[in-house]
Amino acid sequence: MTEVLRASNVETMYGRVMAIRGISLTVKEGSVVTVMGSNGAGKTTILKTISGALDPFKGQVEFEGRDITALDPDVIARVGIAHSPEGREVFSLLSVKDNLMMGAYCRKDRDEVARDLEKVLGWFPVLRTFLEKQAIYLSGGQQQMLALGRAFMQRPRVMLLDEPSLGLSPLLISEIFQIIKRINVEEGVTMLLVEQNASVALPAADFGYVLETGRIVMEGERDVLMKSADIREFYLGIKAESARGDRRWKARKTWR
Ligand SMILES: Nc1ncnc2c1ncn2[C@@H]1O[C@H](COP(=O)(O)OP(=O)(O)OP(=O)(O)O)[C@@H](O)[C@H]1O
Repeated sequence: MTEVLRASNVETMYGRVMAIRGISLTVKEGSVVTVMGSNGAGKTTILKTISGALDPFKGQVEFEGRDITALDPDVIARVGIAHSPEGREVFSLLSVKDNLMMGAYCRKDRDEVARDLEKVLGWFPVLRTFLEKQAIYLSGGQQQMLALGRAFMQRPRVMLLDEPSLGLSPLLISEIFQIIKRINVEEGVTMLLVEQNASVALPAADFGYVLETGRIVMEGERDVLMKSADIREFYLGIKAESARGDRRWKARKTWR
């Protein structure tokens, strides 16, 4: 698999606060890569730095071998990267249909756009019932579907997904992750998915990174990470039987 996205030694600051510190990651074409980390670890900052919403203080972002570091967000969108933001960030006063069409604003292939709209409404039938209604009337889960659908309408090569599971019920999370996997497999869209919820993100991914206070502290293929005792205990919540007894978890972490 060829590499489609690469971040090398990226550091991004908010004023004097360094939110991510020397982040390097690669995403292979056709894969789903997840960055897992707790609240405030820097997940959103990584995605915003890739999509051009934030300029890094240091480091480089490459898309298909082209340096896209600190280009304007609309240029990065046009090269083929779509950002589905956290908190859904839909245009609440626009209709559901207009929100979806905003995703396709720089496309000229009208017939394909119409077909893609049908595809999105097929994946998320509930959106069809609200098509002409303002997005403000959607529930959190429906807004998340709309944000994903809007990102797909851009017909990107890579989708950046910011916590699609946030605030959703287990049933909705499972529905949304099934669609994410379909977009990946059936539409060939590469995914970079950041999540606090490792138990949904890791099984859906091919490769994972663990982020702690702005640094990557662990990385590996999904199956390797799923077997890691630390990942199982601290991210997947599966408690291992320990002959050493209940020592404090920080003392037993092995990824630092
Ligand atoms: N606009 C901002 N100004 C100052 N500091 C910020 C700003 N946005 C984020 N930060 C800080 O940068 C760090 C990383 O934040 P970021 O939002 O990337 O984390 P996250 O892993 O996405 O967290 P969450 O899961 O809560 O969204 C945090 O310490 C946060 O407080």
